[in-house]
Amino acid sequence: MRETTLCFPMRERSDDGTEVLLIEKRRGLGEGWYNGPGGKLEAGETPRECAVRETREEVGLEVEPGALEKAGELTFLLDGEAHTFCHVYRTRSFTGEPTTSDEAYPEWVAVDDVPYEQMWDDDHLWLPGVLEGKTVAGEFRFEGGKPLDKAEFVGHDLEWGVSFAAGQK
Ligand SMILES: Nc1ncnc2c1[nH]c(=O)n2[C@H]1C[C@H](O)[C@@H](COP(=O)(O)OP(=O)(O)OP(=O)(O)O)O1
Repeated sequence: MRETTLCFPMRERSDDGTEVLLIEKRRGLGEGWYNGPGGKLEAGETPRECAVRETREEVGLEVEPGALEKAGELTFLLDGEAHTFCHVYRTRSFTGEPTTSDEAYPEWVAVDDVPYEQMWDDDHLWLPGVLEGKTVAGEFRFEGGKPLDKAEFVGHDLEWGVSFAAGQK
């Protein structure tokens, strides 16, 4: 099973609204869809280190590992088998300005205007709560064979208010 991360940088707008930094993926799994910066863990890397690296590589923001707030653990199943385990983080503490990379076009989006119709089919089930500050553990079932982003989303289970202990991955 692949171990991956997603990171959602957030900021307050001057008019009191909140924005989240999304990427439009330019290649790989979920190409053409919006998501947070993220990707697969490299050898010897912790999930936090992966989230920091992927955020730097994909959008050019610098985040301290300790500034990442663990918000979710998501398991994606394909045809009954675990395919991807994803650690989800949010943060309001980062430096730099988002820049386009080979992998991603970054875009600040109002949390009320997240384009769920241009995202993975499961995202509208868990991302709104994560952007509200909740924690979640979820299992999402896909069927139809590889690749995962061409398979059909068929079911899910969610548990909110999960405790991710301080210092945990
Ligand atoms: N179903 C669903 N909803 C939301 N997000 C995701 C999924 N499935 C997923 O795989 N993901 C996330 C998890 C990861 O952050 C990305 C895909 O990562 P990865 O396959 O590593 O992306 P690539 O761009 O191909 O590879 P890297 O080189 O960036 O590691 O989507």
